[in-house]
Amino acid sequence: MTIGVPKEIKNNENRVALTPAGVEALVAAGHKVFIQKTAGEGSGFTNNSYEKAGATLVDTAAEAWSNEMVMKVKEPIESEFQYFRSDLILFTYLHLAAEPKLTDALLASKVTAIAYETIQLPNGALPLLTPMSEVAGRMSVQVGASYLEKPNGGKGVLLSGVPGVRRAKVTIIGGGVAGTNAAKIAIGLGADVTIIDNNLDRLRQLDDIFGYQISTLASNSSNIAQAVKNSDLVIGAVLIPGAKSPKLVTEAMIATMEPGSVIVDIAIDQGGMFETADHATTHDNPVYVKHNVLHYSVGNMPGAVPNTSTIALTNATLGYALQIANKGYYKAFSDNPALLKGLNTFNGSVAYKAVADVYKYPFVEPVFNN
Ligand SMILES: NC(=O)C1=CN([C@@H]2O[C@H](COP(=O)(O)OP(=O)(O)OC[C@H]3O[C@@H](n4cnc5c(N)ncnc54)[C@H](O)[C@@H]3O)[C@@H](O)[C@H]2O)C=CC1
Ligand SMILES: CC(=O)C(=O)O
Repeated sequence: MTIGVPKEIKNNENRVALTPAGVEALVAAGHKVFIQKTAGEGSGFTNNSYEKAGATLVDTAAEAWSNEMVMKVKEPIESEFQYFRSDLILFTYLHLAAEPKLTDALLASKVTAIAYETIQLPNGALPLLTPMSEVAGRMSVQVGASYLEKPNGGKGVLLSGVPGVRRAKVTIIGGGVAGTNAAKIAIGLGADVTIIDNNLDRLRQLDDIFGYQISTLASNSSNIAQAVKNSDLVIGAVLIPGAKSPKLVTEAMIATMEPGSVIVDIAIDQGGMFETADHATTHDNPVYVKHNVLHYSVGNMPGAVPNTSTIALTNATLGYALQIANKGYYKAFSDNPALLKGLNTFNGSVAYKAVADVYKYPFVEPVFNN
């Protein structure tokens, strides 16, 4: 199979879909990989390192997009829709529940679009979302701590406090991968951490992992309202796979927070879970203020640490890319139900139920028999 890797063009997106090591594995399996020149530079990978790994460098995005499968990091933006075609396999993050124009463009051009974030193992794990949720979860506390500083607009609170002065209160809503990684860092920095989740078994696991270093609360609007009101930093990390995030934190709740408090809406890529965080921001201009509360809602947080993120992403995607390239998508889907869960659009139809439900489009269940 021929595989193209265009340079990412979203604001401050410095990740790339394959490391040179990933290229080497695909080339060793007999595939041809075409990397757009400088695509890896932001992540610390030179053109030369890709050539050494066996890739062919191409000058333009159009050349990278002209291959049988295109691997990307971020969901395509409008200027990339021109490259869609019916015989294209697109393998990337898509977040279609929050991307109506992209959904329509993929359907109109009949692209076989496989979303990293909805590939799902039988135990419910999302193996291609996990590494970026680990990164975003860890980053959320770093950025939250930074925006709590007075020169950055915050209330001037140090997460750990000092002897004689209270620690900052950090509430994490959604105790999955991103939430757990946020908790690790927040605990490490000495904050007073509460995790809210609607899955009581998950809260039991978190209690076993962190013991008395955290408080846990069942997710309901009364607990969320109380915790939000008393928090210095609130991190949103809820997910219902493929679906739009539920707006669990209302504007009225945000209005009860002290001025200079901070929210970090990690879940913004699925539409966001704070009523007041109504749009994704960029690394150029990551924060805005509503009700005197700083809102950080960057949709590609891992793009700020591209070296770490690109390696972590390729670690997770490569095995699936090899399955698609070695077998062709039909056999790869029929052999691996986890990969099939990643299929979001196929032959002009929505192939993922939660996405079809958002837009009230017909859901056509994909069937690939051996
Ligand atoms: N902004 C960014 O750059 C990035 C965003 N993300 C996003 O972060 C979000 C979280 O991802 P993961 O941690 O991997 O998901 P996950 O599936 O591991 O965890 C989600 C958690 O939310 C909980 N949950 C669901 N409904 C809830 C409710 N009503 N109340 C409380 N908890 C509820 C689930 O029980 C689960 O524990 C996703 O939207 C993901 O796309 C991930 C990486 C980067
Ligand atoms: C998960 C995702 O969309 C990202 O890492 O940017």
